[in-house]
Amino acid sequence: MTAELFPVSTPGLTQLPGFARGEEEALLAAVEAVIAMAPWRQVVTPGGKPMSVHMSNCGAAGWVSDRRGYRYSAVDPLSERSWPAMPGCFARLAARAAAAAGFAGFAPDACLINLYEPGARMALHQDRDEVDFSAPIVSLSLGLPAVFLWGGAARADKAARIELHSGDVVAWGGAARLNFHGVLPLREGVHPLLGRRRINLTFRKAL
Ligand SMILES: O=C(O)CCC(=O)C(=O)O
Ligand SMILES: [Fe+2]
Repeated sequence: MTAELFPVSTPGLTQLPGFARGEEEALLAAVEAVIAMAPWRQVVTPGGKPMSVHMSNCGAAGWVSDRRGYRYSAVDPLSERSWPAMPGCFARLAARAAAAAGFAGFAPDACLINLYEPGARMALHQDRDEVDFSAPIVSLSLGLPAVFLWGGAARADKAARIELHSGDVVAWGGAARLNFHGVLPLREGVHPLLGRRRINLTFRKAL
């Protein structure tokens, strides 16, 4: 299968299929270096339910969730130290992808790293814990394919199903910045580089 290296649009969402293909090994090595400092953890929702996705962060701010709510924190609650710095290859990729999607000058200060194993999912939600919604969200997929749900401004709006493969990037912003989105339960499979895993990097301007 060949990559389609041009943007595809679903209303409000820019898809950049294969945008990071060829960089997956370097990106994965950078993920592993972050995880060595800020290990995967399973957070609980404010309601007390553990999320099926395991998470970590890098950058000036990291997204955290616990009984007190969802928020960004400059420190990793596990280590009580700053999150690992954002690797240069992450920041460069995010800025290049944002520019390709029409959002020039994107400088993310937060990268949420999500780990999905078969069965893990992310329910429909909005990314709304950031201070400023003028910056886009840039989201990179590595490893096993997943079905991304791209909804609308209201939770009940019908969501499009978009299959995301390793190296694909999607970005949204502007009028679609607060659109609902999610990920269906990951199907069983084995990826040549990541094995039974999907890793998603979500780049944001949080502060
Ligand atoms: O894993 C994905 O593709 C989406 C992740 C996401 O929406 C989030 O972390 O807020
Ligand atoms: Fe999200």
